[in-house]
Amino acid sequence: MGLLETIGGPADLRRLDRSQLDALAAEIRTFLVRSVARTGGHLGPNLGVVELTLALHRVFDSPSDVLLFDTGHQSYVHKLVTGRREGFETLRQKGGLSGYPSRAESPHDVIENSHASTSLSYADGMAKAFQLQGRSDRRVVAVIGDGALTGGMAWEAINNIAAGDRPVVIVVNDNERSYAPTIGGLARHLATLRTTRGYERFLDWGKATLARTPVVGQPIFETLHGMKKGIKDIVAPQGMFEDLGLKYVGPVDGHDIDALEHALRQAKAFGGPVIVHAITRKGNGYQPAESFEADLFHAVGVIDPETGEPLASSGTSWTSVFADEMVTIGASRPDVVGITAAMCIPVGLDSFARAYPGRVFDVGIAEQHATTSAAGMATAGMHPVVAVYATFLNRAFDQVLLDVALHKCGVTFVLDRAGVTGDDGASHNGMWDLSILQVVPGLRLAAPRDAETLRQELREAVAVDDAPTVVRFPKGKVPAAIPAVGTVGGCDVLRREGDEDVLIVSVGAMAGLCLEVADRLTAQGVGVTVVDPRWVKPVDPALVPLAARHDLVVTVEDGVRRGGVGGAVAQALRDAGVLTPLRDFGIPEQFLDHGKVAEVNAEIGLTAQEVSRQVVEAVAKLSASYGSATFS
Ligand SMILES: Cc1ncc(C[n+]2csc(CCOP(=O)(O)OP(=O)(O)O)c2C)c(N)n1
Ligand SMILES: CC(=O)[C@@H](O)[C@H](O)COP(=O)(O)O
Ligand SMILES: [Mg+2]
Repeated sequence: MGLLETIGGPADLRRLDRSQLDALAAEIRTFLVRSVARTGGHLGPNLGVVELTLALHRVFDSPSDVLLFDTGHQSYVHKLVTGRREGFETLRQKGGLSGYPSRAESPHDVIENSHASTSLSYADGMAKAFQLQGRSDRRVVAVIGDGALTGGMAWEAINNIAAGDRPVVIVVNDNERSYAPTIGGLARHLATLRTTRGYERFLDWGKATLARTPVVGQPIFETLHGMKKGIKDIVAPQGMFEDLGLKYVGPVDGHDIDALEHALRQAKAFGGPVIVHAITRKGNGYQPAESFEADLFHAVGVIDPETGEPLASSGTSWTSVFADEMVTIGASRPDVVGITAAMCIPVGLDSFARAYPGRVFDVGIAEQHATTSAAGMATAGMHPVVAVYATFLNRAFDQVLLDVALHKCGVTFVLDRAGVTGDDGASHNGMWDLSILQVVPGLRLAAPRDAETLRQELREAVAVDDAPTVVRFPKGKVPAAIPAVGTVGGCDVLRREGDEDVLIVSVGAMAGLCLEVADRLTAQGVGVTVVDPRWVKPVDPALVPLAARHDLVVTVEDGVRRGGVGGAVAQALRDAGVLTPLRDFGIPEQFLDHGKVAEVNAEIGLTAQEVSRQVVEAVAKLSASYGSATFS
């Protein structure tokens, strides 16, 4: 039996000696590679926090002391040592362990939200609560990556934490990157701290060691000391964090458990707000990750554990179609630039960046800044394309509304991972954009159904220079082409069969499902028209008379029903006095647990079978209530 099998909880860690801890760390790395290779997940980030997590659980007493993991993608080791080694093979599987902390799984887990930069605000809030409750014995420890530290919320929190005297321990997990190397002044400052503070520690060592050999040692030490003084004067006399009022501990080798425990105990004993600066390496200990320069295996699918090679099927992704079309557009539109929030490759802007150096801006994990800086660029004559995952635009709603749309800025937002994304759980589903963006005056929203409509609608979007435009598409492989058989207004007609009984309004990637529903309906003698509006906001006026000619309107969207496209079409019909009944299908107003996309869609009834069943039921009710004149 290995050591990992003997760890039922953090207390078991505290009885291990250094050699056992090193052995345990090695076992955990082997376990993670084997398990995540089968399930997929955030292998690189978790390989980087093995020693850090062990040290945290030895120094602090979770769950009385609260351990918060920012973004939460690096919490696998935490799960392994808090009683979840057994069952870890169910990671990110439906009904199995979440890939992020989960309160339902363990009292050791707090932040379930996978959106970055939230942990320090939680920490500030919890520390204030503990102080009010007289629980000065409870420490709050937030582990935040250097990438997440580029998010604005983190600095709002630091400003508050530094203003108080509460025992908040901020552990900066500094591996110098998000997916790619972390950008900006903060990254530069962390690098300076790594250098000078590390240098200082070296000199302290030198003072102790060399001073014991005065004849040779002293002159060497004097030389080094002179160098240090020089360096110290060049860079900040003390770190930014200390200037803000936080005690700074570090930098500490994030893979040396003794050093980590020493630093964490210092921080714990301090009793006030303190930063521990841990230097780690993403992918540490697994050569395929360490050598995969693009993102050090930040997030992998199913891979060969020996080689790290992906075992998942190939095929053209929505992202790659976007990436290629951007390069085409960029050639004739020198005003078009790309903006990414630390996800240049995942969102498909890397090809554009290579083709047009200097025209892609990585702003860090800072979607709000991405949006308003895009408004600035548009105001100054550029056409920015802000490429983010759909769910991450949620946090920039105010910026879209009042920095972009209010000023009629020509900014294009490309939302990848729209709809159910599955593996990453509730906070990653791109299910809210179709609803929250409905209320943005002047904003135009397109939902392509295949590669060709993505290319067309992207070109149409970047041609708009007086309003925000949005193009949104799902995760994964783009479907085979879905040709139109005609057009009505701006809508593509995808199917027209039999009488005008049911009009199906298909939103974006729901086209395949809608055509399958049409097949099922026509097989039962129900006449069906399927249209794809392409641009779903504003509602295409041609839909109104078309709806008036049908006996039932059905809308299908991969977004939350409340306030979605279905609601907007229903409102347009009401406003026009068209009384055709409408049934809207979409994602329920719920947080959806992780699972494969098909499993989640089946669970929420977003399948051809379920939609058909409900439509046939509605048709039967209408026929019964209006007599057979309907649906003749
Ligand atoms: C608001 C938001 N934007 C983007 C992401 C996508 N994302 C997940 S992890 C990650 C990089 C995080 O870097 P860091 O905080 O340094 O953690 P590391 O992976 O290096 O441990 C990003 C950009 C996110 N989770 N949340
Ligand atoms: C944690 C995070 O936000 C990202 O790493 C996300 O998990 C990546 O999602 P994809 O795998 O869909 O690119
Ligand atoms: Mg990082």
